[in-house]
Amino acid sequence: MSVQVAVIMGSKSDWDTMEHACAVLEELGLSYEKKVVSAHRTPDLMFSYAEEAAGRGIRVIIAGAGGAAHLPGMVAAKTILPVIGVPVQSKALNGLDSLLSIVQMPGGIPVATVAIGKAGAINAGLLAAQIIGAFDPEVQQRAQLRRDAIRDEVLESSDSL
Ligand SMILES: Nc1c(C(=O)O)ncn1[C@@H]1O[C@H](COP(=O)(O)O)[C@@H](O)[C@H]1O
Repeated sequence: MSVQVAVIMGSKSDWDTMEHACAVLEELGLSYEKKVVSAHRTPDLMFSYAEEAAGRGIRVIIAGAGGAAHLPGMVAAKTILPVIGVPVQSKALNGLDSLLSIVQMPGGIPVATVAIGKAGAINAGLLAAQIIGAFDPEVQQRAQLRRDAIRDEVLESSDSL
């Protein structure tokens, strides 16, 4: 199966967060690749990666970065694929810097920004699955089953109060 989702991150140090997006993709049976790509440190790679992604058959890009988190927005500027931005929790400012760097895109170049950190990374994986699932009933069904399981867990937790 060709790669459906690209999970990229500004540094290997983002992996503790981004692994949660990958875990969801695995759980839902989506093929993905993971890679360190940085708008700041490897700008030429970032440009070529973003430019070539659609032609390689990738459907969605999940991009995580922390601090001056320009990676998601710059990748979005160079591809027509949907880009989901994950703000990695930074040490100095707890990820507020990452969030604001990713979420405030200028009109015309969207990045779907999720919450800071692990919960955001999980939602990024789910959102990627739901985007692909809109055109793939099997993926949609798996995403629905996962959601049903969450609902059941909440109902059980309420019963056991
Ligand atoms: N925000 C970016 C970009 C980018 O936006 O291109 N490249 C690296 N970084 C971020 O720098 C932080 C510290 O990186 P190091 O741990 O490597 O010093 C990471 O959270 C990374 O995402």
